[in-house]
Amino acid sequence: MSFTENLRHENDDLFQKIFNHSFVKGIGNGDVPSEAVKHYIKADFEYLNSFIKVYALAIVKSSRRSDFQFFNEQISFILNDETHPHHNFCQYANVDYKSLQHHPLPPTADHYIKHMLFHAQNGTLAEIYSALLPCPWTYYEIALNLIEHFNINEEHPFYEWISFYDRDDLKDLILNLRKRLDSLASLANENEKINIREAFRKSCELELKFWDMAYTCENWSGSSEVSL
Ligand SMILES: Cc1ncc(C[n+]2csc(CCO)c2C)c(N)n1
Repeated sequence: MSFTENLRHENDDLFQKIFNHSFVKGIGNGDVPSEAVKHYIKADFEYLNSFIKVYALAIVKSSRRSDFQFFNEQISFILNDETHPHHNFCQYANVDYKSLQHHPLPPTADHYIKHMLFHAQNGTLAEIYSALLPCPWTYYEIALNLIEHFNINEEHPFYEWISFYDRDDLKDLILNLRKRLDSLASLANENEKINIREAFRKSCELELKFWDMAYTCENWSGSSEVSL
């Protein structure tokens, strides 16, 4: 078993919890409370902004042109393509996208992005790859799972969201990330490997909690719009 196959295997409990989460099943049923969808977009817009910064920090830690190119492509992907699933959610919730932008991150999204920035700033390149891999990996498998268990056709309210994540270039992205992480992990010592595995598991856990945060409209207890 490769290093990343093993990561997927040892975190299968969290992947299954994600597939069974009420928000994710609601996407399959075409029925998610609009407030939860809006809460998700508000947090995800800012999450993606921070994700771009993680890629930028990964460039600083890289020394190969192929790594520069890869992270550069991913920044463009987030800026230009990751807006499509948000538009699908906005259409469903009947809300203007602009009104959901530039809101402070709720606690879980704040935790998730600080976890990624921690590894981006303090960790090795392998740790960064590992912290960011669950993001595309869980979404790709969510899409596969929904297609397998629900009747998804062009009339489905989340057809665009699901089709966006069930795409070959996302599968290629995951394979690329895995190949690079497998190769970096083969050079890592045992202590580094522990950090890499921990970064991956925490990101899986925070992916699960991100769905929960949206579904329960989680917020800071003092105010819903704390200025941070
Ligand atoms: C919380 C959260 N996790 C994953 C994604 C999906 N996603 C975000 S960036 C990206 C491409 C990575 O280069 C993918 C697949 C999301 N939108 N929000």
